[in-house]
Amino acid sequence: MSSGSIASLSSSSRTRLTSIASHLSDSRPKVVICRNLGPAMPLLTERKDINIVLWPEDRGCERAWLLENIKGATGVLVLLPDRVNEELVDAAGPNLRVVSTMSVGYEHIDLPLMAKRKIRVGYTPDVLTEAVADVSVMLALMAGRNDRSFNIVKNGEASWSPFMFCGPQLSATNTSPSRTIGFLGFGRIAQATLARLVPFGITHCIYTGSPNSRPDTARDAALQAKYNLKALERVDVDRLAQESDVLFVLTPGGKETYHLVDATFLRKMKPMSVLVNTARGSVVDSDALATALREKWIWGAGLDVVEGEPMITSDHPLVKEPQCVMVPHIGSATFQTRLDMATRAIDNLIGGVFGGEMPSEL
Ligand SMILES: O=CC(=O)O
Repeated sequence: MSSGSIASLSSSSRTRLTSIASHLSDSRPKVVICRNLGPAMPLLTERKDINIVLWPEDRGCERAWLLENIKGATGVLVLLPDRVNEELVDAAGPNLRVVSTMSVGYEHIDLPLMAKRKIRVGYTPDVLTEAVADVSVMLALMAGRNDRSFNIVKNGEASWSPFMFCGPQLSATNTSPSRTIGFLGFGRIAQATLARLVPFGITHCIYTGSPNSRPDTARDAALQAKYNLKALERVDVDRLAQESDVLFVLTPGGKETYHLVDATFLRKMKPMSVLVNTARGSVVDSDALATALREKWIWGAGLDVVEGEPMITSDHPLVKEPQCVMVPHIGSATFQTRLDMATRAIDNLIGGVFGGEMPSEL
């Protein structure tokens, strides 16, 4: 095409053509980054050996943009909303060697497909364990009060009476013995949450493990001794529902755990119990939870995640429940943790692109 005919094109077509031309002439591996990673970006932009294509806006990456720009890429760095499936992998073509997600969860990635196509997958475990455990405890404490009490001062409507906004107590005292803490899923974040609860006088803990995992009696004995627990027991889902005073949902999302906490489960819980979800919205049936709160099957809920997030509107059944505390998926939202996650995701990406070591490979 002559320069005259290029000049006659619209400016968006010119930009696109220029970008296509520069990619064609660039022999460096192309990497697509689905979100600006802020202070971690120099780890990418200061490298001379990669050709970076970055989603230019500060909002979730549009699918159409991703499908167009992933063509010929060697690596892609994604976030939870970016589905990595056959459509994406086909759009990328045969060069794709690595998918790196800036998350510990990976249910948005079709792992069997990745294995079939020999595409390596990186994720970010460990670095967010402590931050998410912090928020798990925060939500357990908040859900034991009343969501309305958290805004009333700023709304200029504060009032007080002896039993107003009261709820069940987390700490053990002389008059209130240890409550039983339950974990649906007993991985790194659950264990870090348990560690934080020991100073609250918690001595009884039950949990369910993944059906495919074997009981780890040596680990449990070590934890029981370390935290001076009277009980630490792996139980079935029914017992977990029936016996937990505070139940933490800390299991991965995906088909196997979809709506594990449903109406049947919630019906079995104690009326003064509290449910905390800092894992995945899909594990808890939102409608059933709203009914459980409304009909007082359980006392309260603290949610960092909810089905359908982030598009939760003010008419959502859980938003309307005064015993439901909701925060917008901020479990890992500390500067340090998010920087560590972004750094790990970049290191995984670069390792995979150049066929080297990936610090956290699935
Ligand atoms: O939810 C957060 C994550 O998976 O990192």
